[in-house]
Amino acid sequence: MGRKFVVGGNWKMNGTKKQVDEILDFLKKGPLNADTEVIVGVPAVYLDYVKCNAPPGVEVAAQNCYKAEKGAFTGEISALMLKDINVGWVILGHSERRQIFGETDDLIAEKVAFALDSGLKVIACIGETLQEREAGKTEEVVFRQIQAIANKIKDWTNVVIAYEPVWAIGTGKTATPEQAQEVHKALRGYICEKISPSVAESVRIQYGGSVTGANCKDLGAKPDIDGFLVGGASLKPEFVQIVNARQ
Ligand SMILES: O=C(CO)COP(=O)(O)O
Repeated sequence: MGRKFVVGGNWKMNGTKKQVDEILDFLKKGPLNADTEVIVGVPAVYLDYVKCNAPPGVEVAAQNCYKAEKGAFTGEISALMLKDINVGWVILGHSERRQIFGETDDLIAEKVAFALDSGLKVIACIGETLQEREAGKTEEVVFRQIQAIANKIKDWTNVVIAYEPVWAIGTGKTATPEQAQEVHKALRGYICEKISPSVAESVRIQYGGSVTGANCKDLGAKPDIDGFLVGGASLKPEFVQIVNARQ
């Protein structure tokens, strides 16, 4: 299996300059497994600072960007601006963007397509709510979310998918390795059938939702889990352990 393990830290709307420096300190201290790709998702105001001060090998992602180059979109940032400060990645479609800010499957797919066309790499997030899971709709929901993106893009080389069940985000309620593996495997099956077998083989699917130093090894041992997208624990030194989950 040739997929490189990829661990992202999504800081969300957290951090002061002091905290950012503390995070950079533990990233510098590491040691971080050189076989794992590490990406930190930073609030927009700190992107330039973190880009300039992150240790070698730690890549930087924005947590959102709009689907236009520039213009009258007050409060938004563009892919071009991210490129301008050498930020290479963007997280799109996070469940908090979907739920709190009303982003739809279609808007997210347009953003993914625009970011890729602009030369950014994308972590595209999908995942079901508790209500959807309890109604037996997990696969239906994540397939729909993936298909919306597939309708708008052709090349998946620069896309990482993050499966983040909404009920596991920030709740301390992690999906079991078996639950996560089941969805990751189903996603790969769907991609194989509806997109292509080679994309199914090569695309990396991260798990996100209450990943910690304590549970990362068991999750990371599953064959279809290619890394993590970490919220709360990415603000703490424990993040180093998560980066090193698969040795
Ligand atoms: O939303 C997440 C990462 O994008 C997960 O957040 P937590 O790790 O805090 O549950």
